[in-house]
Amino acid sequence: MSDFVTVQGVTFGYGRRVILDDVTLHFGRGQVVAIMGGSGMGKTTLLKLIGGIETPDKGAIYIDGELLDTSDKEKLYAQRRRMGMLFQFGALFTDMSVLDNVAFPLREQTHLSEELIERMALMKLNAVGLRGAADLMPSEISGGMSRRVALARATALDPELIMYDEPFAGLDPISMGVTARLIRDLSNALNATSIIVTHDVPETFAIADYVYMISSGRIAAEGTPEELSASQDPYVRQFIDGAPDGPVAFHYPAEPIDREFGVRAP
Ligand SMILES: Nc1ncnc2c1ncn2[C@@H]1O[C@H](COP(=O)(O)OP(=O)(O)OP(=O)(O)O)[C@@H](O)[C@H]1O
Repeated sequence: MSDFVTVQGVTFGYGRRVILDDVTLHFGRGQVVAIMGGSGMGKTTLLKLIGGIETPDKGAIYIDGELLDTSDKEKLYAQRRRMGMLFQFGALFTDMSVLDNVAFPLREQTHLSEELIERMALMKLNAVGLRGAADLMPSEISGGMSRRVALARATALDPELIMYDEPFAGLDPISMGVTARLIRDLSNALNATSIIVTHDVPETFAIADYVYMISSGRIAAEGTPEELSASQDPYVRQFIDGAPDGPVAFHYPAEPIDREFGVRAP
Protein backbone atom coordinates (compact mmCIF):
# COMPACT_ATOMS: atom_id res chain seq x y z
CA MET A 1 0.00 0.00 0.00
CA SER A 2 1.46 3.37 -0.99
CA ASP A 3 1.52 6.19 1.53
CA PHE A 4 -0.48 9.31 0.83
CA VAL A 5 1.14 11.04 3.80
CA THR A 6 4.47 10.12 5.35
CA VAL A 7 5.78 11.74 8.51
CA GLN A 8 9.45 10.77 8.52
CA GLY A 9 11.54 11.19 11.67
CA VAL A 10 9.87 14.45 12.65
CA THR A 11 10.97 16.41 15.69
CA PHE A 12 9.07 19.57 16.65
CA GLY A 13 8.89 21.88 19.64
CA TYR A 14 7.30 25.16 20.62
CA GLY A 15 10.33 27.18 21.69
CA ARG A 16 12.62 24.81 23.54
CA ARG A 17 9.84 22.49 24.68
CA VAL A 18 9.97 19.35 22.54
CA ILE A 19 6.46 18.16 21.66
CA LEU A 20 7.28 15.46 19.09
CA ASP A 21 10.58 13.62 19.20
CA ASP A 22 11.66 11.77 16.06
CA VAL A 23 8.25 10.32 15.16
CA THR A 24 7.49 8.35 11.99
CA LEU A 25 3.94 7.66 10.83
CA HIS A 26 2.51 6.32 7.60
CA PHE A 27 -0.94 7.10 6.22
CA GLY A 28 -1.91 4.86 3.30
CA ARG A 29 -4.15 6.04 0.48
CA GLY A 30 -7.80 5.32 1.27
CA GLN A 31 -7.01 4.37 4.87
CA VAL A 32 -8.63 5.68 8.03
CA VAL A 33 -5.80 6.18 10.53
CA ALA A 34 -6.31 7.34 14.11
CA ILE A 35 -3.90 9.29 16.29
CA MET A 36 -4.70 8.77 19.96
CA GLY A 37 -3.04 9.70 23.22
CA GLY A 38 -3.43 11.72 26.37
CA SER A 39 -4.19 15.40 26.53
CA GLY A 40 -1.44 17.75 25.38
CA MET A 41 0.62 14.97 23.77
CA GLY A 42 0.93 16.76 20.43
CA LYS A 43 -1.86 15.20 18.40
CA THR A 44 -3.26 18.48 17.10
CA THR A 45 0.30 19.69 16.51
CA LEU A 46 0.83 16.68 14.25
CA LEU A 47 -2.20 17.71 12.15
CA LYS A 48 -0.81 21.26 11.93
CA LEU A 49 2.51 19.89 10.69
CA ILE A 50 0.78 17.77 8.02
CA GLY A 51 -1.30 20.81 6.99
CA GLY A 52 1.86 22.91 6.67
CA ILE A 53 0.71 25.30 9.42
CA GLU A 54 3.81 24.41 11.45
CA THR A 55 7.24 23.34 10.14
CA PRO A 56 9.25 20.40 11.56
CA ASP A 57 12.52 21.25 13.31
CA LYS A 58 13.93 17.97 12.01
CA GLY A 59 12.70 15.28 9.63
CA ALA A 60 10.31 15.64 6.70
CA ILE A 61 6.69 15.26 5.67
CA TYR A 62 5.68 13.95 2.26
CA ILE A 63 2.27 14.37 0.64
CA ASP A 64 1.74 11.84 -2.15
CA GLY A 65 5.52 11.40 -2.31
CA GLU A 66 6.27 15.13 -2.56
CA LEU A 67 8.11 17.00 0.16
CA LEU A 68 5.91 19.42 2.09
CA ASP A 69 8.01 22.57 1.96
CA THR A 70 6.38 25.38 3.96
CA SER A 71 8.79 27.95 2.49
CA ASP A 72 7.45 27.33 -1.03
CA LYS A 73 4.01 28.98 -0.63
CA GLU A 74 2.75 28.21 -4.11
CA LYS A 75 3.50 24.50 -3.79
CA LEU A 76 2.14 24.49 -0.23
CA TYR A 77 -1.19 25.98 -1.34
CA ALA A 78 -1.42 23.42 -4.14
CA GLN A 79 -0.83 20.65 -1.60
CA ARG A 80 -3.38 22.15 0.79
CA ARG A 81 -6.02 22.16 -1.92
CA ARG A 82 -5.83 18.36 -1.78
CA MET A 83 -6.71 18.40 1.93
CA GLY A 84 -9.94 18.90 3.84
CA MET A 85 -9.80 19.76 7.51
CA LEU A 86 -12.43 19.51 10.16
CA PHE A 87 -11.08 21.18 13.26
CA GLN A 88 -12.59 20.85 16.73
CA PHE A 89 -16.38 21.05 16.64
CA GLY A 90 -16.35 22.03 12.93
CA ALA A 91 -18.38 25.16 13.60
CA LEU A 92 -20.86 26.18 10.90
CA PHE A 93 -21.45 29.74 9.76
CA THR A 94 -24.57 30.59 11.76
CA ASP A 95 -25.89 33.23 9.34
CA MET A 96 -25.91 30.84 6.36
CA SER A 97 -28.29 28.01 5.53
CA VAL A 98 -27.08 24.41 5.69
CA LEU A 99 -26.80 24.37 1.88
CA ASP A 100 -24.79 27.60 1.78
CA ASN A 101 -22.42 26.25 4.43
CA VAL A 102 -21.61 23.26 2.24
CA ALA A 103 -21.49 25.39 -0.92
CA PHE A 104 -19.09 27.86 0.73
CA PRO A 105 -15.77 26.15 -0.19
CA LEU A 106 -17.08 25.51 -3.72
CA ARG A 107 -17.94 29.19 -4.17
CA GLU A 108 -14.61 30.28 -2.67
CA GLN A 109 -12.32 27.92 -4.51
CA THR A 110 -13.93 27.05 -7.84
CA HIS A 111 -15.35 28.95 -10.82
CA LEU A 112 -18.26 26.58 -11.31
CA SER A 113 -21.73 27.89 -12.14
CA GLU A 114 -24.12 28.59 -9.27
CA GLU A 115 -26.45 25.88 -10.53
CA LEU A 116 -23.68 23.27 -10.51
CA ILE A 117 -22.43 24.38 -7.08
CA GLU A 118 -25.90 23.97 -5.58
CA ARG A 119 -26.27 20.56 -7.14
CA MET A 120 -22.87 19.46 -5.83
CA ALA A 121 -23.65 20.79 -2.34
CA LEU A 122 -26.95 18.89 -2.37
CA MET A 123 -25.12 15.71 -3.35
CA LYS A 124 -22.71 16.17 -0.45
CA LEU A 125 -25.66 16.73 1.89
CA ASN A 126 -27.32 13.63 0.49
CA ALA A 127 -24.20 11.61 1.35
CA VAL A 128 -24.63 12.57 5.02
CA GLY A 129 -28.40 12.05 4.93
CA LEU A 130 -29.30 15.73 5.19
CA ARG A 131 -30.48 16.76 1.72
CA GLY A 132 -33.88 17.43 3.28
CA ALA A 133 -32.32 19.92 5.71
CA ALA A 134 -30.67 22.05 3.00
CA ASP A 135 -32.78 25.14 3.63
CA LEU A 136 -32.61 25.06 7.43
CA MET A 137 -30.38 27.38 9.42
CA PRO A 138 -27.72 25.91 11.77
CA SER A 139 -29.80 27.03 14.78
CA GLU A 140 -32.62 24.76 13.58
CA ILE A 141 -30.65 21.49 13.56
CA SER A 142 -29.22 19.28 16.33
CA GLY A 143 -25.55 19.04 17.34
CA GLY A 144 -25.18 15.67 15.64
CA MET A 145 -26.72 17.04 12.43
CA SER A 146 -24.38 20.07 12.56
CA ARG A 147 -21.42 17.73 12.71
CA ARG A 148 -22.72 15.90 9.62
CA VAL A 149 -23.08 19.22 7.78
CA ALA A 150 -19.49 20.04 8.76
CA LEU A 151 -18.43 16.66 7.34
CA ALA A 152 -20.24 17.44 4.09
CA ARG A 153 -18.49 20.83 3.95
CA ALA A 154 -15.05 19.27 4.66
CA THR A 155 -15.54 16.91 1.71
CA ALA A 156 -17.10 19.47 -0.66
CA LEU A 157 -13.97 19.78 -2.79
CA ASP A 158 -13.38 16.00 -2.94
CA PRO A 159 -10.15 16.09 -0.93
CA GLU A 160 -7.65 13.24 -1.13
CA LEU A 161 -6.80 13.74 2.54
CA ILE A 162 -9.26 14.64 5.29
CA MET A 163 -8.05 15.51 8.78
CA TYR A 164 -10.49 15.38 11.68
CA ASP A 165 -9.61 16.88 15.06
CA GLU A 166 -11.84 15.40 17.78
CA PRO A 167 -14.76 14.66 15.42
CA PHE A 168 -16.79 13.02 18.20
CA ALA A 169 -16.33 15.70 20.86
CA GLY A 170 -19.58 16.78 22.50
CA LEU A 171 -21.78 14.23 20.69
CA ASP A 172 -24.20 11.77 22.28
CA PRO A 173 -23.33 8.05 21.81
CA ILE A 174 -25.71 7.54 18.87
CA SER A 175 -24.44 10.59 16.97
CA MET A 176 -20.88 9.45 17.70
CA GLY A 177 -21.54 6.10 16.04
CA VAL A 178 -23.26 7.77 13.07
CA THR A 179 -20.40 10.25 12.64
CA ALA A 180 -17.79 7.48 12.81
CA ARG A 181 -19.63 5.44 10.17
CA LEU A 182 -19.87 8.51 7.95
CA ILE A 183 -16.15 9.20 8.22
CA ARG A 184 -15.50 5.64 7.05
CA ASP A 185 -18.10 5.81 4.25
CA LEU A 186 -16.94 9.23 2.98
CA SER A 187 -13.35 8.00 3.01
CA ASN A 188 -14.30 4.92 1.01
CA ALA A 189 -16.45 6.87 -1.46
CA LEU A 190 -13.66 9.38 -2.19
CA ASN A 191 -10.80 6.85 -1.76
CA ALA A 192 -9.48 9.53 0.58
CA THR A 193 -7.02 9.12 3.42
CA SER A 194 -8.62 10.09 6.71
CA ILE A 195 -6.64 11.05 9.79
CA ILE A 196 -8.62 11.21 13.01
CA VAL A 197 -7.31 12.75 16.22
CA THR A 198 -9.48 11.46 19.04
CA HIS A 199 -9.81 10.07 22.55
CA ASP A 200 -12.83 7.90 21.78
CA VAL A 201 -11.66 4.30 21.64
CA PRO A 202 -14.77 2.26 20.68
CA GLU A 203 -15.93 4.58 17.85
CA THR A 204 -12.40 4.83 16.47
CA PHE A 205 -11.55 1.13 16.74
CA ALA A 206 -14.79 0.32 14.88
CA ILE A 207 -13.70 2.20 11.74
CA ALA A 208 -9.89 2.65 11.76
CA ASP A 209 -7.46 0.61 9.67
CA TYR A 210 -4.52 1.58 11.85
CA VAL A 211 -3.97 3.39 15.14
CA TYR A 212 -0.98 5.33 16.51
CA MET A 213 -0.84 6.06 20.23
CA ILE A 214 1.35 9.01 21.16
CA SER A 215 2.87 9.61 24.57
CA SER A 216 5.65 11.92 25.74
CA GLY A 217 6.56 12.94 22.21
CA ARG A 218 6.97 9.37 20.95
CA ILE A 219 4.88 6.66 19.33
CA ALA A 220 4.05 4.59 22.41
CA ALA A 221 2.16 1.92 20.47
CA GLU A 222 0.80 1.29 16.99
CA GLY A 223 -1.15 -1.36 15.18
CA THR A 224 -4.54 -2.35 13.84
CA PRO A 225 -7.46 -2.04 16.28
CA GLU A 226 -7.39 -5.86 16.59
CA GLU A 227 -3.69 -5.89 17.47
CA LEU A 228 -4.04 -3.11 20.02
CA SER A 229 -7.16 -4.68 21.56
CA ALA A 230 -5.17 -7.88 22.13
CA SER A 231 -2.08 -6.04 23.45
CA GLN A 232 -0.94 -6.57 27.04
CA ASP A 233 1.23 -3.44 26.98
CA PRO A 234 0.29 -1.48 30.17
CA TYR A 235 0.07 1.85 28.31
CA VAL A 236 -2.23 0.41 25.64
CA ARG A 237 -4.37 -1.33 28.26
CA GLN A 238 -4.71 1.85 30.31
CA PHE A 239 -5.76 3.79 27.27
CA ILE A 240 -8.26 1.22 26.02
CA ASP A 241 -9.69 0.38 29.44
CA GLY A 242 -9.73 4.02 30.55
CA ALA A 243 -8.04 3.17 33.83
CA PRO A 244 -6.96 6.19 35.93
CA ASP A 245 -3.77 4.55 37.24
CA GLY A 246 -1.10 3.53 34.81
CA PRO A 247 1.74 4.92 32.74
CA VAL A 248 -0.28 7.91 31.43
CA ALA A 249 0.12 10.75 33.91
CA PHE A 250 -3.04 12.63 34.92
CA HIS A 251 -1.10 15.77 35.89
CA TYR A 252 0.36 18.20 33.39
CA PRO A 253 4.09 18.50 34.29
CA ALA A 254 4.42 21.01 37.14
CA GLU A 255 6.61 22.05 40.01
CA PRO A 256 6.10 19.72 42.98
CA ILE A 257 3.06 21.06 44.84
CA ASP A 258 4.94 21.59 48.11
CA ARG A 259 7.46 23.83 46.36
CA GLU A 260 4.74 25.79 44.52
CA PHE A 261 2.42 26.35 47.48
CA GLY A 262 4.93 26.13 50.30
CA VAL A 263 2.97 23.23 51.77
CA ARG A 264 3.78 19.57 52.25
CA ALA A 265 2.23 17.21 49.68
CA PRO A 266 -0.13 14.65 51.24
N1 LIG B 1 1.09 27.64 19.63
C1 LIG B 1 1.59 27.05 20.73
N2 LIG B 1 2.60 27.62 21.42
C2 LIG B 1 3.14 27.01 22.50
N3 LIG B 1 2.73 25.81 22.98
C3 LIG B 1 1.72 25.19 22.33
C4 LIG B 1 1.10 25.78 21.17
N4 LIG B 1 0.13 24.93 20.74
C5 LIG B 1 0.15 23.88 21.59
N5 LIG B 1 1.10 24.03 22.53
C6 LIG B 1 1.44 23.04 23.58
O1 LIG B 1 1.92 21.88 22.94
C7 LIG B 1 1.42 20.69 23.57
C8 LIG B 1 0.73 19.82 22.55
O2 LIG B 1 -0.46 20.47 22.11
P1 LIG B 1 -1.53 19.76 21.15
O3 LIG B 1 -2.64 20.71 20.98
O4 LIG B 1 -0.84 19.27 19.94
O5 LIG B 1 -1.96 18.53 22.07
P2 LIG B 1 -3.10 17.45 21.87
O6 LIG B 1 -2.42 16.12 21.99
O7 LIG B 1 -3.85 17.72 20.63
O8 LIG B 1 -3.99 17.70 23.16
P3 LIG B 1 -5.58 17.64 23.42
O9 LIG B 1 -5.98 16.23 23.23
O10 LIG B 1 -5.68 18.07 24.87
O11 LIG B 1 -6.20 18.60 22.46
C9 LIG B 1 0.50 21.17 24.69
O12 LIG B 1 1.19 21.05 25.91
C10 LIG B 1 0.22 22.63 24.38
O13 LIG B 1 0.11 23.36 25.58
